[in-house]
Amino acid sequence: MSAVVAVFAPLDKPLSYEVPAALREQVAPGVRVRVPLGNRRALGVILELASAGVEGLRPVEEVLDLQPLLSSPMLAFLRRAAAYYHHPLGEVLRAALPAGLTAVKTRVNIVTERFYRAACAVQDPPGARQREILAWLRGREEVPLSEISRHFPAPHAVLKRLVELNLLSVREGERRRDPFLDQPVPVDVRPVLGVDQQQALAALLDALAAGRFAQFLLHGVTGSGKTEIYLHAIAAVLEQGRQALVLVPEIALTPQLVARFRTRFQAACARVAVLHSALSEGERYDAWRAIARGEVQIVIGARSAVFAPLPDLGIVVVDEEHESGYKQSEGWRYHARDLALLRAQGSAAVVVLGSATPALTTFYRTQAGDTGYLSLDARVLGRPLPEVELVDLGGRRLSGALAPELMEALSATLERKEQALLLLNRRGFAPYLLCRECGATFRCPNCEITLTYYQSRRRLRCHYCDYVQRPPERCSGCGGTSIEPEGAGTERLEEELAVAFPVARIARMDRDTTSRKGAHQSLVDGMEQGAIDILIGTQMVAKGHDFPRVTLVGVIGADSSLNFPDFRSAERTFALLTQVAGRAGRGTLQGRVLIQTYAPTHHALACAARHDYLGFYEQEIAFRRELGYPPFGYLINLVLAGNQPLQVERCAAELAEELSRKAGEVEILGPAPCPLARLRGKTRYQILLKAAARAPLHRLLGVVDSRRRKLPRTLSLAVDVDPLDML
Ligand SMILES: Nc1ncnc2c1ncn2[C@@H]1O[C@H](COP(=O)(O)OP(=O)(O)OP(=O)(O)O)[C@@H](O)[C@H]1O
Ligand SMILES: [Zn+2]
Repeated sequence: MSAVVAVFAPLDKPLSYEVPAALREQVAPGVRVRVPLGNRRALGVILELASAGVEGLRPVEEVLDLQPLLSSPMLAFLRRAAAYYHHPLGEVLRAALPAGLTAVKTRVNIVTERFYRAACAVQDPPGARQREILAWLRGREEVPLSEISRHFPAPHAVLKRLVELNLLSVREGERRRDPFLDQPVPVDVRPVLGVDQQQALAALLDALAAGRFAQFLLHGVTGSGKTEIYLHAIAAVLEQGRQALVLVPEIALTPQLVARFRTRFQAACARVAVLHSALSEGERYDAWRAIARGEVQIVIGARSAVFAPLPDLGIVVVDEEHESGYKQSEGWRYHARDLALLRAQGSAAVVVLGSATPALTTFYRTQAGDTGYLSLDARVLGRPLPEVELVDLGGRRLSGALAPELMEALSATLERKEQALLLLNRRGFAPYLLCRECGATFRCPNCEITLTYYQSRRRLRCHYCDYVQRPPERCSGCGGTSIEPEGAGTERLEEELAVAFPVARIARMDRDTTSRKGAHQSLVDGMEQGAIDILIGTQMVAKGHDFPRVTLVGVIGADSSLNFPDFRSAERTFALLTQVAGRAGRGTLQGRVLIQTYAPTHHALACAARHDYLGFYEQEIAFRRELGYPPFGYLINLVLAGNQPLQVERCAAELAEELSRKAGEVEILGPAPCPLARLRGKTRYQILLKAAARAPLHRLLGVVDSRRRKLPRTLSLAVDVDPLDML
């Protein structure tokens, strides 16, 4: 008997091993095995078994699972995913499984503790203290003993009794650090759905009742109540006894959404698992097993949650489907939205892609009829969209970062005791230091990029590799001493505003102020409780927040993202502006948006100001059609990187030449240095493959696969199928 094994290693194909007689009862597709690989040991997953023996195979050494870890639909899904992305299957499986299951070493010891959860029973226990503790637990998810003891001294006897009465369940588990668990659950408001919400929901319910794969775009303007539709559709899925998967671009930035799900489904006793990066290896493993056993009804998580092993997946929601956070940027460069579609096909599930600014490629599919189109074109309760004004900076010199119009609007907002959000998509004090005498800037020694200046800590820092240095006293080029910060980042803006509005309570939200645990949450709380008047931030402030008292949104430097060397820069700018504008006037108060720009006539700005997605789409799609960019063509980007610049350049040239000889209908652009030609000390070259159909591209990648084996060890070659950014 032999087994075909996908080994967790960068190999082009699965390997065959002999199954010794002693292990025959234990092997099955989907179980992990330990096998020899060269002169070491590796783990892998059995894909297939064959009864006929083959001469000369090395033996499987150990079988590690009693039952298959990956069901056959999951295995089929991952095989299709590996083929689509031209990524080694073993590496794909490694990415899909929790880390503790793919390393040869066994996992570390974990501190455990008891967890209590109120059972679904309605009767009350006899004792007053029993009732008190039970009532408290009923308003929460699973709570660890340490937490209960903080609120109720010496609760052990009472807890024990409640467990005996079957009013509580208890389990021994690893100590949780789930930041979402400690949060008090908000009150569940269940608004009556508006007419267009009902229509959209009805289409989803029909598709769910049919029990077949179907995909929908839920295109709803900001504040139109998309989340409410997800909640209703998921309730229907749970009633069918199936499970739901909810993908969000970044879980740490989504506390409000998670809280809404928890509250809504608590009454139904549905278990909601949140997969986030703060989970330890052990916690992730426990969550994974519970999901695989069907004990969890709803999984919420960022892109890697697309691999959560829900056994009977009924619906996948991809919220903010246009977000680039769904694309993995290193290693296996998958896109979670696209994988969600692939996965749903195999599980006869319904996919809902939600956005106020759908990706152009997604919207195009609705026009072609491949994707159902559900639209919510007004805000809930007939609330108006905010008024957007473009502040043309052309030919003007500002004394600070803010134009007088925006300053005035800010003070009016403060006077009315309302809140303002300001977007400046750049952190730090200034994007660079400039020598006034010779014009030199200070660059990272490892990357092709200027160092960001932080005034508060007197440091220069690289945002790509985290290189840090003190700001120089003199210019290394000319010896001059007038070195000054150029341009503004959020830190500088905060300082400027503190001077202009000394009594206002100003806070800043960016990667620097939210890296500490709980910091993002406390900014959200501050906004909700009215403890902050002006919130300044990078694109983080544009994402998903629902702060009803925000009536002014200001955008500073809206054009910077237009200048990126990327055909998607207009699409990104339009989405960012529309999303941030959508944070204004979500409550009962009318909102206003001011956008400072040097390019007021650019369609990304003009259309965002009119809330005109269709207008933007039509202009942009014409441009894509002309140049053969997605959705009219398909791209694969090859990135070669290495420490020796000449070697990288030569290998890139050789590869491009070999590809050109076999190109057929595929257009080959490059090789050229990447826009970030040096990153973390490595020189980078790219070759872009472009074609009107996918098949010839995939055929041509055969060349890359065989070439990859011959590359010198000092070089890496990344294959990026459907690249999103090509920096
Ligand atoms: N039919 C309704 N009637 C009243 N309020 C509603 C209704 N539907 C949703 N809401 C409320 O409106 C607010 C905005 O809804 P929601 O967050 O779902 O919008 P969204 O479309 O997801 O917004 P965005 O894309 O801007 O984040 C929420 O506070 C929600 O509770
Ligand atoms: Zn760097």
